[in-house]
Amino acid sequence: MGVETDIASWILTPSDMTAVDRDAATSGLSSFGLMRAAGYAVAASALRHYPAATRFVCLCGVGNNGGDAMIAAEALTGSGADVAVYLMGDRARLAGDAARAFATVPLRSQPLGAYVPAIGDVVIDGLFGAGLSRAVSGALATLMRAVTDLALPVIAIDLPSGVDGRSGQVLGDSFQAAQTVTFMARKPGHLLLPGRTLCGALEVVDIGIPARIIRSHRAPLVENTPALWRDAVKALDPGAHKYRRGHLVVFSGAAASSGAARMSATAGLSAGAGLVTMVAPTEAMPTLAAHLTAVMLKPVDTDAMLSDLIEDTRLNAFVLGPGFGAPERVRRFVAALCDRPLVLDADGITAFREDPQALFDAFRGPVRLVLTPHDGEFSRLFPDLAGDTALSKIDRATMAAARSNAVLILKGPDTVIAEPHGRVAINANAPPWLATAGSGDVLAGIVGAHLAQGMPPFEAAASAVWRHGAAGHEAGEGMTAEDLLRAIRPLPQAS
Ligand SMILES: NC(=O)C1=CN([C@@H]2O[C@H](COP(=O)(O)OP(=O)(O)OC[C@H]3O[C@@H](n4cnc5c(N)ncnc54)[C@H](OP(=O)(O)O)[C@@H]3O)[C@@H](O)[C@H]2O)[C@@H](O)CC1
Ligand SMILES: [K+]
Repeated sequence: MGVETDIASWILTPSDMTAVDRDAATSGLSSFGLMRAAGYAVAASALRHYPAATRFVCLCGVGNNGGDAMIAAEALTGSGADVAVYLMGDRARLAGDAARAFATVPLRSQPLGAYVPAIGDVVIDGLFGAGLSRAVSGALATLMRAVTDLALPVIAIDLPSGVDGRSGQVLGDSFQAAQTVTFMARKPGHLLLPGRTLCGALEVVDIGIPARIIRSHRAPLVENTPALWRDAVKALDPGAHKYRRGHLVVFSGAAASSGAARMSATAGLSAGAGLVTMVAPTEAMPTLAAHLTAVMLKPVDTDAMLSDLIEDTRLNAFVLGPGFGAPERVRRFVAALCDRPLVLDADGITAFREDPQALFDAFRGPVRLVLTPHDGEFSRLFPDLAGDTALSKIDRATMAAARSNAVLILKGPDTVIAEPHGRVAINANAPPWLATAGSGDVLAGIVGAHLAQGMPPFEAAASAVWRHGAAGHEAGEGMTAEDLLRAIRPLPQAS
């Protein structure tokens, strides 16, 4: 099954969703019918999760999110539940389907300011969804905090109000939902942080918009799941001789800082590279030899020695950066490697902070560079993108990938993987404890191993991030980077 048919992994931006709505309406679907389906789905979720609730409190904004909440109120009332409806703002501002919902549902509403949160309430949050356009402040922010302080369960419609569906950022203040019910497909804000956490458990409900309409509007944006890259895994030959499973080279810095590169090299072997060679200054050889067995060692002290080494075209992927230090040496080595598949991490990235363009210019043409920055490293190569608060993490990664002609792994608890031609994946399988010393070195080694085995750079990167997250779960809370190395498992194959 390819990505095209794997609707569960699709992600639509709020503006994609607006276009979907428009097409749904022009194709003859009733937009009010969609609202009714949405509202009933929310009510069903509320009853399923809180069958013993004393009172459902439906908070309605004046947009369609509020219309959904009013329909939910109707459905909950119909089930015999005790329901109260509060409307934010002037009823005269209601328009379109929201106005129709308020006109047809025979329930009285009170002004939002009259709501006093009480223990036993289950809050249905229909204040803002895709239409959030500015920061939440004032009395509304105070109300959100009161609901949070009482730990009242909140069921968010589409998004917790205050969470920006495009970026996952909180505008001003937001609810912390226990459940979020969204429609047809997830939005970036459901996966990017802090939105993902604020959503609680996410339900994606089919309200009847045909998949063909959604497909025609979706951006090349998916969750990073095996569906994205398992065809590339299938193309690998698991029975191949070690020389055909690729030869990865990992560069080490001086002996005293060689731990990081050793971690990458060992990860490279565990992740399936047929051979791994550690290249290091001669002075580091005794230290490396004492620590490594299956990894081969090669002393390289000068540019000439590097040139000799890389004449061997069987060396088909390189990792440079972990514990490397020596920025000037980084730049010379990268110049020598610029026509080879290269993972540039840590010190390898920082070495180009004065002149990132020199790096980008060296890697024009077919994509062969994978950059693995965390936010701090990202800001060294792309200070303007890092400083632009209007950009989402997806925007930043996509623009940086296009500028650098590299596959970008923008790391974090919500790692985003982007390639220069616009494909983007959001990763969501990383446990929080994966953020530990050495974890990034392991990831760089896994990416290198995948490149060495012949996977295209985007698939190599995305599958490595997923495999790293899966290893984190396998290793468990409290793990060290050494535990992570031992927990690397085979990639899932196509079924
Ligand atoms: N997609 C689908 O298929 C379907 C979508 N459906 C539903 O539609 C929802 C989108 O509806 P929507 O476009 O009407 O926007 P919505 O989120 O209700 O808010 C807009 C209002 O909020 C206001 N406002 C914004 N920020 C504010 C702030 N900080 N503080 C105060 N006010 C603020 C804003 O004011 P304005 O900026 O205009 O002054 C405007 O009045 C979507 O999330 C889903 O639930 C379903 O019906 C089923 C089908
Ligand atoms: K909401």
